[in-house]
Amino acid sequence: MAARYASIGVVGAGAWGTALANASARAGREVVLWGRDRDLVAAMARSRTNPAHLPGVVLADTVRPTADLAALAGMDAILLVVPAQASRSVAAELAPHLAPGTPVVTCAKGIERGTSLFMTQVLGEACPQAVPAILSGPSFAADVAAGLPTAVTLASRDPGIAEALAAALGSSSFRLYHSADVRGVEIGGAAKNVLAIAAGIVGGRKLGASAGAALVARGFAELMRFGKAYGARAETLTGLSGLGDLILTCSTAQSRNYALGLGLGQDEGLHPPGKLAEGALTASVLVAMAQARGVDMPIARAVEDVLAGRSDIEQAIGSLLARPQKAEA
Ligand SMILES: NC(=O)C1=CN([C@@H]2O[C@H](COP(=O)(O)OP(=O)(O)OC[C@H]3O[C@@H](n4cnc5c(N)ncnc54)[C@H](OP(=O)(O)O)[C@@H]3O)[C@@H](O)[C@H]2O)C=CC1
Ligand SMILES: O=C(CO)COP(=O)(O)O
Repeated sequence: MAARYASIGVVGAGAWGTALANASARAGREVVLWGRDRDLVAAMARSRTNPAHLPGVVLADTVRPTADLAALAGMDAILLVVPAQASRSVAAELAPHLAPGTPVVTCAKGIERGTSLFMTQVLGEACPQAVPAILSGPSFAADVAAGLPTAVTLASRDPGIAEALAAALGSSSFRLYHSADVRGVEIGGAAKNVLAIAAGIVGGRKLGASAGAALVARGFAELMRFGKAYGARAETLTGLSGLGDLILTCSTAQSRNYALGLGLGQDEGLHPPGKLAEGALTASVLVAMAQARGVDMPIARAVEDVLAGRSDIEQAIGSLLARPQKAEA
């Protein structure tokens, strides 16, 4: 019997899309990898690498790069791997090429600005005939592409689809847990990026490992409060896509969000320029959504105040430390 989801279309030939294309190929899938930049796609087909976004990684033999979205027609499932704020427009362009009921797995970590919608909600609007799902967890593209052991969560409201997709994409080095808690998975990925900027600031300011650990623990308390207010399950928030990814992204400058905070902490401004740091785009909408449900998120708010130029780093740190004493919750 043919494997379920034998063919996978990957939409977005950035670092994560390229890594996931290779991971899917390693899992035995036939893969079509779409990128919007025709020149880059031609270079990828020629060199079998992605020099723009994942240099040094060789594309698996069964990955076929294309700049034509129509090449994704008939794919058994799609991974949507463009930045969160581009997901609506790309999903809408993709929609006419999809058969009804095709699973589309968003792999972006963010919340849409302007609408305050989570990624699967955006998919539901832009691509209504698809079955939305989400993949998220502690996983740097370079690690996954290198075949280093990685574990993530794949969630769909249809548990059978989540389980079958997890089975189709998994390999000995890329382990997928399945879940029906879509909201929990998307909240963890979006919120941890904002908190990672704060962790980078702590690192850049050389506030010490103790402050770094306190930041992760109190940041996680914020993530939990937000998650509960928006319908996430606690076990998802304490799992790979919540706590797991928070720990990863708050630990190393390999994270672009942490690196952005590091630059801010060292008074270098928004550095490095041109790199996608989703947390910088999510911060304002996350804070507004927290406020709308009465959720206290002082660290996320401090990050947003710094990014918006409402306070400098010293003021932000000072205001966090000057908060009234309270019970740990
Ligand atoms: N990198 C990682 O380790 C991980 C990333 N993620 C998430 O994956 C998502 C993508 O990140 P990543 O791949 O790293 O980002 P990159 O910056 O490496 O790549 C982004 C890709 O999206 C494309 N793109 C950007 N805007 C548009 C648009 N409007 N229409 C079509 N394509 C567009 C870019 O095309 P072009 O080259 O033409 O600019 C590029 O191919 C983010 O939400 C990120 O948080 C999740 C887990 C791990
Ligand atoms: O989400 C990631 C790892 O899980 C990647 O983090 P950055 O986007 O901060 O690089």
